[in-house]
Amino acid sequence: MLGQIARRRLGLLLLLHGQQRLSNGLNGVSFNQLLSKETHRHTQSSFNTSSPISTMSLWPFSFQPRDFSLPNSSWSPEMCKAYDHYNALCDTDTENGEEKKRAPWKKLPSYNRSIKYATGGIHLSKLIQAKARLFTRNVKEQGATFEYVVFVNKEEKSCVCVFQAGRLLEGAPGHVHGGAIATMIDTVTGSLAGYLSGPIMTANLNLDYRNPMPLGSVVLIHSALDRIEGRKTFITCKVTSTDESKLYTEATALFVSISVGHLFGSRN
Ligand SMILES: CCCCCCCC/C=C\CCCCCCCC(=O)SCCNC(=O)CCNC(=O)[C@H](O)C(C)(C)COP(=O)(O)OP(=O)(O)OC[C@H]1O[C@@H](n2cnc3c(N)ncnc32)[C@H](O)[C@@H]1OP(=O)(O)O
Repeated sequence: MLGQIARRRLGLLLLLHGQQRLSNGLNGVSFNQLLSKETHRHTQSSFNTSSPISTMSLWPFSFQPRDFSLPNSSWSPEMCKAYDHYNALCDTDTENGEEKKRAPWKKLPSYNRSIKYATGGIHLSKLIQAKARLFTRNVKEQGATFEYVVFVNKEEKSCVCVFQAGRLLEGAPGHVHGGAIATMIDTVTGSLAGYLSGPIMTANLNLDYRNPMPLGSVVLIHSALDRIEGRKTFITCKVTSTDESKLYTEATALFVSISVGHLFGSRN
């Protein structure tokens, strides 16, 4: 079971890195070798952005990409406090009687494009477009748009995103645009669905906006697995204030598992 979860997680990490080599073969590197390298790399501190040289020979990326979900000077005290709260729950060995247990929380890294850092492969070369950028990470000015970090709880099959909405996300005067909120909900629920089910695309997203969200707000986006039915992964979502007293938005989302070929026009 844990192995299965770890492999699913690796599937998402490969997607997050835009790594499509599972379908192409891994250039002689076994899946388990890759898994152990990846597991090792992501058990390092969230603040440690350097990667051991020994992992780089097998890791198919040219260098360590920047993780955009680490604290920066635009983060408000409220954002930092929420980050610190969830970060403290990550990856610490907790004493449980005589046994040591790994914490169920994990911070997901976040990059500004899908595949820049991958090298080689026919499919990859088709996908590598110099100007492509991930929508939520495409503005250079820190704090102007989407500042966020996602923490996954693998045991509860849920995640929490801490999101600070920047000044360029205005919709109604002084408030966050509904499309920006939808973007974040798609991103967070999609991250969880991908973590649990591997390669997916959004098929359906339903939103209820309950209260206007002031620009500059820091909110929590809580997502949880509802159910998996065959290729369909159903996720529920709630956006609240950091003290959870105010409900901003509720959502449900359906993600459908796809083959990598789906992104290249084939429907197998
Ligand atoms: C690999 C990409 C993952 C992204 C990660 C990259 C890394 C980035 C890093 C960080 C971000 C983190 C995450 C971001 C997440 C955001 C993801 C998006 O926003 S994706 C863009 C918007 N979505 C589309 O453009 C889909 C367009 N639609 C399609 O391609 C197809 O319609 C698709 C794949 C959804 C389904 O097509 P079929 O041919 O494969 O499968 P059929 O047979 O139609 O459906 C399968 C089942 O699903 C149900 N279904 C399909 N669509 C439905 C719908 N709209 N409502 C209800 N049911 C639906 C069907 O009834 C069927 O159910 P029955 O198996 O018969 O029970």
